[in-house]
Amino acid sequence: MTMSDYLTVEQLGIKLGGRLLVKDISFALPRRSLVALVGPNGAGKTTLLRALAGLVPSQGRVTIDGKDLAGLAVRERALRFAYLPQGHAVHWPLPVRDVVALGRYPHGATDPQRLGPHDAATVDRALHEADLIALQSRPVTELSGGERSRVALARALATQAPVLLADEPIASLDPYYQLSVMALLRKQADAGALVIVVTHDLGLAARFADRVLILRDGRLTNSGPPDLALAADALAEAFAIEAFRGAHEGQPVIVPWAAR
Ligand SMILES: Nc1ncnc2c1ncn2[C@@H]1O[C@H](COP(=O)(O)OP(=O)(O)OP(=O)(O)O)[C@@H](O)[C@H]1O
Repeated sequence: MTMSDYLTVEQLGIKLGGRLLVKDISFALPRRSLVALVGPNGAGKTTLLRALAGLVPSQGRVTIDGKDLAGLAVRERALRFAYLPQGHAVHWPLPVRDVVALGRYPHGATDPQRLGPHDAATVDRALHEADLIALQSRPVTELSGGERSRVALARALATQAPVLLADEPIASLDPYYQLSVMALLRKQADAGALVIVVTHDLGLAARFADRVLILRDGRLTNSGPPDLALAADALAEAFAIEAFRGAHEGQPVIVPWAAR
């Protein structure tokens, strides 16, 4: 751990339904960074993110900005962690803008219809960043899956939390929006956030992340810059795949090629 680390996790364990799903995980991450959390299906990525958001109980210690997470009130947590769940669904026909305004809830803006000027401006910015201005009055239930994913992202952005936990935010997006959303997450990181993004897209992880964490069977097996963490032997061990590796514009290119 260094002075610049903002989120620290020490010997984290998560037991649910009598099973130890996440085991003895430790890491320390600074702000101003984009971290890709990857690993096979069922490895525990969502469970780990949910524990960081305080949504499932865990053993071990998590600190944020030097404060023990366990000692933080729910609202304090909600101000520090924006959580974008996997397959986020809203079942009520609320206008897109109102759903995004829910991101201001931890700041005390409990009525999306009566936002103060700062909250309204923040919601506008999040709508703009997620390319939703044209859709802002539409009922969210009438949007496509990809459009709804962007609404969920905008809601998380509207919280303006220092840590953004995003669970597969690009899974249902077309290539244009996959790249746009990863670039937007990169921009959040460059502006000072710690962004942890769960993804199965190793190519985009390599292209955009500062650091990659590989989770396998509930354990952290690799952690480091993308070209090292996603080295050929790591991909073989964690995913049982071979990948094409190259470089473009000075960045690593990884294309999963064959199941072994
Ligand atoms: N509430 C729960 N009770 C018991 N087991 C659970 C619970 N939630 C998840 N699991 C199990 O924990 C394991 C890890 O699940 P998790 O959703 O964290 O994996 P993941 O790495 O996000 O997978 P995927 O890539 O498929 O989304 C799975 O075997 C899952 O069945």
